[in-house]
Order: sequence, then C-alpha cells, then structure tokens
Amino acid sequence: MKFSERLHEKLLPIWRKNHDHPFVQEIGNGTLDKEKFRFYMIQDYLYLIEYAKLFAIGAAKAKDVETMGKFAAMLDSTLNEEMSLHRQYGEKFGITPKEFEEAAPSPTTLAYTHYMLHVGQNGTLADLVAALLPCAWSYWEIGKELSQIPGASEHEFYGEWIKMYSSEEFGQVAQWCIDLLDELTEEKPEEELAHLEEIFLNTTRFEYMFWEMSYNQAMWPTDE
Ligand SMILES: Cc1ncc(CN)c(N)n1
Repeated sequence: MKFSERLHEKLLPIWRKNHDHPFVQEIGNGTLDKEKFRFYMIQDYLYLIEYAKLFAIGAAKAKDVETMGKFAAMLDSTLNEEMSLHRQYGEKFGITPKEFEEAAPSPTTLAYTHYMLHVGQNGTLADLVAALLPCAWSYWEIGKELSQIPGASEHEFYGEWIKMYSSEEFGQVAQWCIDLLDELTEEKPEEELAHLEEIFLNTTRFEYMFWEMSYNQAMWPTDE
C-alpha cells in the first residue's frame, strides 16, 4: 500500500469533519457571512506567506534539480496565482496588499505556520512534505466536492474561491506532493512512517482549527 493510501484511510474521519465544517458548507451553498470570509482572507494571506516559505526550504533540501524546480514553481504559483485570488477579494473588501501583509496574525495562524516552518526547517524533506500535504490535498478535495454542488462555482461571490481550489492546476500541485511523499517513503521503516503520519495528522488538525478560527473570527483573548 502506498503511504498516501495509508494516510488517506487513517485520516478520512478528520477530513470529513473539515468538509462538514459550517465555514466550508456555507461557502458551498453561498450563505457564508462575508465578514467571516473577510477575516479568513486576511488570516489566509498571512498563512500563505509563511506556507510559501516551505517551498523555498523544500527547494534547498531537494536532492535533484527537477525537484528543486518543482518547489520553485510551487513557490511562484502560491505567491502569484493563489494569493492573487486573495488580492482580488481584497479589492472587493477594500483591503490593499500592504494592509493584508501588515495585518495581525491570529493565535491559530501563528501556531499553524510556526509548526509547519519548525518541521520544515528542522526535519527531513519527507517531514516537510508531510507537513504541507494536508494543505494542498484537503483544499483540493474540498474544492472538488463544493464544485459538484449545482451553481456553486458560478456563485457571484464564492464561485471564484471554489474554482481556484477545484482547478486542474491546483490539483496537479496536490498530486505532485502526494507522489513525492510516496516516493520518499518507499521502503522506509515503520518508525519513520509513524513519525510522518503524526506530522500529517497535526497539520490536518490545524486545517480544522483554521476553519473554526475563521468561523468564529477568533483573535487573542482581550485584556478586560
Ligand atoms: C489554511 C490553508 N490551508 C491550505 C490552503 C491551500 N493552499 C490555504 N489557502 N489555507
């Protein structure tokens, strides 16, 4: 069994929870409160700045030029394609790119990005890919599922978001990460696989926390 198949089987219940989260469901049926989406966009922009750095670290840790090139391309597409979606929503909300960049990260954004970068900087290339894979894979699954809802991709506000994450190009990035992790884990001892599974599980849980944080627009507790 490929390692990605093992991960998929094991983590399906958490993924189901992610897909069923009201934030995701309400994007799908077009009823999500725009203030919640605005909050999410800002936090997600900050998240993606840090997430993109993982690709740079991946390029530095890669063992061959082809893999380096792939990581470089993913860094570019995150900054210039995925984040341009956020900048377009920013225009609708009256948020400039500079305001996005200068916004304050929430505790969940900080915890999630710091965890990923810690694993990416201190672990192996397989550790890094295990940390970033739930981000690419789960969004692709969510995008595909929401795109099956009649009219969802054409929704006047949330349609663009669904189109981005159900797109062929986004799917190719997720598939490349899946294939790379399978390649890197071939013939690896169980102890190492269990360690990778734990990393994957942790960022999968962070994905859930990110939906939850966005739905509740959760920042730091106030001092009062
Ligand atoms: C929190 C989060 N996770 C994943 C993705 C998809 N790159 C995203 N935009 N935001």
